Amino acid sequence: MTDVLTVRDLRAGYDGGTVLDGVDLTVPEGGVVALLGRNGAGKTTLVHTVMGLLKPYSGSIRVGDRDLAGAAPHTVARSGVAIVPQGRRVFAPLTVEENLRLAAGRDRAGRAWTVRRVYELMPRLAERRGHRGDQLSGGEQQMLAIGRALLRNPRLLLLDEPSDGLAPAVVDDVAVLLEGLRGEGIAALLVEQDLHLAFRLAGEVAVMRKGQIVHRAPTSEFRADRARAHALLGVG
Ligand SMILES: Nc1ncnc2c1ncn2[C@@H]1O[C@H](COP(=O)(O)OP(=O)(O)OP(=O)(O)O)[C@@H](O)[C@H]1O
Repeated sequence: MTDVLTVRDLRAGYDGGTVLDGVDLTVPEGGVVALLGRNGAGKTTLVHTVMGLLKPYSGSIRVGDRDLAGAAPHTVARSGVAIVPQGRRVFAPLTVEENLRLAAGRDRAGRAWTVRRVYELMPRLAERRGHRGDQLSGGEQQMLAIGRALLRNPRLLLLDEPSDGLAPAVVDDVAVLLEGLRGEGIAALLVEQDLHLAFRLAGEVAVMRKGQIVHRAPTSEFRADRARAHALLGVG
């Protein structure tokens, strides 16, 4: 299978300090890889570096056949990468409809995702189309953030802790939504502390520690190896 994302020997950090210390990671076309690791391991830093929000010191980031290390976020976006940021970051003063229209730009013919299709996938958003971003529940904001990302028609989604701050029943709604995207051919790199959610959605697991990927396994294998999960993540 070909890889949509190939990261090689990536080094990055803040103000000359090192956070990513030689990251090697691939995400297969259409596959979901869960990026696990303790707080401070560098997961968000990796996602931001792939998106072009942080310039790497060295290394390569390939999306398809384009090398995007150091490219600006709009260039990365145009190559088919979309981010659902931690904390959701929807535009609070704008309505659901305005948030979606802004992300869609001009609906061009032949695009897989349109505002209408996002509403079909998430009827709750359609009901709330006139509500402002800050009038939505946490789960609705998360759905809006996912809808905005889909409107970029991505081949790779970067999801940074989609369960963060959501009640368990709402996490389940988000899981059902993301499961519904299987078969759309969208690959995902999923940063997630909620192991149940990560295991449910991802075919493979990659574990980050001190700025490096220290373990990679199919989800079924990782789940079965509780001793290793405990050693790597501090959970049972
Ligand atoms: N904007 C920033 N400026 C300086 N240092 C930062 C910045 N963002 C993160 N760091 C530092 O980089 C390291 C990695 O943080 P990062 O957020 O990437 O980890 P993480 O694995 O995503 O953790 P978490 O699960 O807590 O979000 C931490 O030591 C953090 O303090």
